[in-house]
Amino acid sequence: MSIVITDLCKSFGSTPVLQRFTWTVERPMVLMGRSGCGKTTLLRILLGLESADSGTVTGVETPAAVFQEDRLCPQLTAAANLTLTGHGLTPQDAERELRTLGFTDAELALPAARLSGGQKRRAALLRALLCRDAKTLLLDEPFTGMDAELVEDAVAATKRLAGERPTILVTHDRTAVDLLGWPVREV
Ligand SMILES: Nc1ncnc2c1ncn2[C@@H]1O[C@H](COP(=O)(O)OP(=O)(O)OP(=O)(O)O)[C@@H](O)[C@H]1O
Repeated sequence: MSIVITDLCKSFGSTPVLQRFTWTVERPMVLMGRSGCGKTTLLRILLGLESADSGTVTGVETPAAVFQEDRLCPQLTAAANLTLTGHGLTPQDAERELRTLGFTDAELALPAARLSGGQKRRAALLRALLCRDAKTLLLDEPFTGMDAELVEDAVAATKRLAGERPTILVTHDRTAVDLLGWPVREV
């Protein structure tokens, strides 16, 4: 199964953002491009959150996403956020994965509302990656707010858990791109 994007066009008012954008994503890939070139807009169209003006998209079945915003349930712990969407994921497994991305006992006990920006981002990334039922992954700037060491751990978790699923990962982080080793598409 692949994500197949054909001749996608999107304008906001008179400003074209995507112009006949065509891309087939058969496995994990990185999407890069200057700020404002339409990367988030593309992912939002793939998720059905925005409509395209023309063109077609197929193959985005049961996606899991890291949105531009973290979208965690603020009153739940990070692990509870993960088990909410990860079918069959035990709280113990969720906590073990969070620990691999640096979560301490104290942080595991906090509601998401009280986590730092980088901690929320790590939880949002693991939530998407641990949706085993998801057939495709759409990850918008998943490493935001992480220092170099954490990016290394987050990249390792991303490679391990994404597997061979068709994945679009948007990032500006060249170090992360080098560590991922995934093919890069420039918009
Ligand atoms: N709902 C909207 N209404 C009007 N303009 C919008 C809307 N959403 C996005 N845009 C514009 O479309 C362009 C592309 O935005 P988008 O967020 O897709 O860029 P991006 O490549 O993800 O940027 P960045 O790398 O900075 O996150 C920008 O100029 C933005 O201002």
